[in-house]
Amino acid sequence: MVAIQKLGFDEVAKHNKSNDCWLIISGKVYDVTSFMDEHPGGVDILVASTGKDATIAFDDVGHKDATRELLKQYLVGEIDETTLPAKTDNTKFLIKLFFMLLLPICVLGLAVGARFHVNKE
Ligand code: HEM
Repeated sequence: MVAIQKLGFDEVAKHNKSNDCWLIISGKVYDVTSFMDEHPGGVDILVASTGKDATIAFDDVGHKDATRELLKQYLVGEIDETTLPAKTDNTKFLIKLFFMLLLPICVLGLAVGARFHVNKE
């Protein structure tokens, strides 16, 4: 079996033109330069999908299963995941926000509760 080469994000991101277009999809890197003019979705959308992880964009379009097969012939390597720019993790942000709001509410609740307790005595 031939080992598949690992490519760094910066190297892959350089191929960002209609005559030199590499895409990152599901951890793999594809050189789709020769396919550009045939793409039913157009050239511009492919160029706009360079320099980033295009997995979600590719999946969102609902490409057919046969298209995934088509991809194989354009494979040039796999992306070194450690070189990918960090994505903003929405879940982590929401958890943080939740606790940031929850904490003052708890403190306020305790303060009101303590006051109520003191007044009763
Ligand atoms: C390696 C990359 C890609 C290949 C080989 C490819 C190939 C294809 C093929 C064969 C079709 C028609 C059949 C189908 O829907 O599955 C298609 C349609 C389409 N593709 Fe891609 N695609 C690629 C990447 C992308 C990306 C990254 C986007 C968008 C961000 C995109 C957007 C679209 C759109 C919008 C259509 C629908 C066009 C229409 O029906 O009017 N494609 N693509």
